[in-house]
Amino acid sequence: MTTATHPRLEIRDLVRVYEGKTVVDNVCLSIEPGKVMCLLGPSGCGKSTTLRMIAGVDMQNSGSIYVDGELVCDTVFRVPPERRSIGLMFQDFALFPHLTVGENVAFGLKGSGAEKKARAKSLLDRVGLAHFLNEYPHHLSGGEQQRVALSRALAPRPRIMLMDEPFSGLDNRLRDGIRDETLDLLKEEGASVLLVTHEPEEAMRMADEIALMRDGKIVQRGAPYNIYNAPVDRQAVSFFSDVNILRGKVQGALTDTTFGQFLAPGVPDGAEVEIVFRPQHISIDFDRQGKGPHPTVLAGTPARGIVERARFMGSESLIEFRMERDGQMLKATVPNVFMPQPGTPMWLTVRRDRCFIFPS
Ligand SMILES: Nc1ncnc2c1ncn2[C@@H]1O[C@H](COP(=O)(O)OP(=O)(O)OP(=O)(O)O)[C@@H](O)[C@H]1O
Repeated sequence: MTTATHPRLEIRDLVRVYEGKTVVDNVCLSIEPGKVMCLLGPSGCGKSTTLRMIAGVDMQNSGSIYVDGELVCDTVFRVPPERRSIGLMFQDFALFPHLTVGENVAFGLKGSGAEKKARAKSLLDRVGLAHFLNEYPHHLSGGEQQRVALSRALAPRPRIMLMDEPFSGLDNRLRDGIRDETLDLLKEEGASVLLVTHEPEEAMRMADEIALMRDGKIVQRGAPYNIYNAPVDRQAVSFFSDVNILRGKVQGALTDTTFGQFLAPGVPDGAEVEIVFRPQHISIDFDRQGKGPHPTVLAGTPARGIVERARFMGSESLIEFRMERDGQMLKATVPNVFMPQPGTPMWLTVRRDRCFIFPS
């Protein structure tokens, strides 16, 4: 029975094995109506395979898929792809070259010719392409083709949209604008969206919720803010940005580092830990005759490093330091232009509230 309490899409314990290799490993996900979930992970981790099983063009070895609480597919029962109320959009847009833009958008629609034309026209109006109604796809730019593909996928009012790297074929300069427009249209149409991407910024920009995938498994799920600020392990931190890692041994729930002692509660004596932090969470101070800033609770103990290299990156500068105590290299970023000479001694402090401690 369908009730409002069911997620729009739910997949339970989905497994896919190819040639003896488990490429999707007990994946569970659920998406609420009108929400955008981004399935984020490196190339080859099993994202597209998951999408294909939900679309019904590939078959799982075990596990089940539900739409609005109704079983769509398990290992014995299977609703065909065209009856799942799922819209699909891929990286290459896959427009039909021999159909006009209007015919492409109307392609999957039911009803009279006039009704189909009206729906196609209203969507093309919405994306600012109504004047291309009778043109053929090859006359359109990449960005325009993307909007036609989106209109075509949304035309039958699918309950769920599956999008596989839908922006990766686009020019960098266009991409941000098109992402925002796409998100606006998806929200207006009210479809629940599962968007596959390997780009963290894209997931952060588009998602209500991110599901982080690695080696066939979902390793973490949460709002973009939580995934970024409460990562589950070191790989989850480094997937989103450059990181610095300090390594230490725990003694009495404390570990000693270049930046003083860090608490490692619950970690047994002798265990190795990694303290992971992003380059933007290092603060830099000038050396005043061998002295640096005073230690504070938030920033901990300062440590001296020697500038090895400084590079201007556009909106920020990246400075690499060799730490005096142990020779370890650390990266720091600061806004705007800051280009200290190699060999300059400087004092670094780390935002302790932005450090993550994981077992090695
Ligand atoms: N039809 C197939 N036969 C055999 N192996 C496959 C098949 N399809 C995918 N694989 C393998 O399954 C693994 C997951 O592939 P998948 O395309 O799902 O990953 P992905 O995360 O979407 O990566 P990408 O972003 O590169 O497409 C890969 O190792 C791939 O080689």
